Amino acid sequence: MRLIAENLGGERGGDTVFAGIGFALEDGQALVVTGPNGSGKSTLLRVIAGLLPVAEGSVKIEGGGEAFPSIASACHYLGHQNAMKPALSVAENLRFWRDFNGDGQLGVEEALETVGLGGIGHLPFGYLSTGQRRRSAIAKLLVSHRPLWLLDEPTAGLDKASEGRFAGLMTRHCADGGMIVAATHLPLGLDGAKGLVMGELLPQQGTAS
Ligand SMILES: Nc1ncnc2c1ncn2[C@@H]1O[C@H](COP(=O)(O)OP(=O)(O)OP(=O)(O)O)[C@@H](O)[C@H]1O
Repeated sequence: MRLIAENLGGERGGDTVFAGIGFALEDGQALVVTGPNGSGKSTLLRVIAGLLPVAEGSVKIEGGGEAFPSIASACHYLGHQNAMKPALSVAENLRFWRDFNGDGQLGVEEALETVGLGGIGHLPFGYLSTGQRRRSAIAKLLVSHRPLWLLDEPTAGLDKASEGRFAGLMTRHCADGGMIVAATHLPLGLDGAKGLVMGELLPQQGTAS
């Protein structure tokens, strides 16, 4: 499977945020997207996920077969918001996402143990600390199998041990043939990842619409 972006452009509020982005990821590869605040990292991830329209160029999956014919069907999108209901328990949230996205390698309890949250599945998500919320959102990646992980500042709010644990999960995902596009201000511990630096278009913002 390949994720291919060609001459990709994205807009926000009618203004060009980025343009001319090109990359190709193969099975097992990761792309780390960096750049200053406002340079368009989150916009790029949302365009790839299909949550925002492509302004120019293209981004597509090739070789996904019947199981993953499109990026939407092939990806997990982990945004700044954790996309979990505060009033539902952590386990109920994860069961919802597993039912919505399909089964994965791990059950809900196993996934929670893998992110260091074993035994707290019964608690309302809204009771959790910031780092615990992020870790339970990361567990969503494990309860359903999606080959492409789109991660927006995935380690924001995590302690050192959790950062290390998540680096191991990302490395294993790639070793199993998965792909990752991650926007970050922090080192992610993804050895051998490709890099993309956003921001060159900042001075031109607003001139393209
Ligand atoms: N809904 C919106 N309408 C108009 N402009 C927006 C909207 N959302 C974001 N923007 C603008 O788009 C630009 C890119 O924002 P984006 O969130 O993609 O940047 P980022 O690189 O992810 O930043 P950060 O490092 O702060 O997370 C910014 O100038 C931002 O103000």
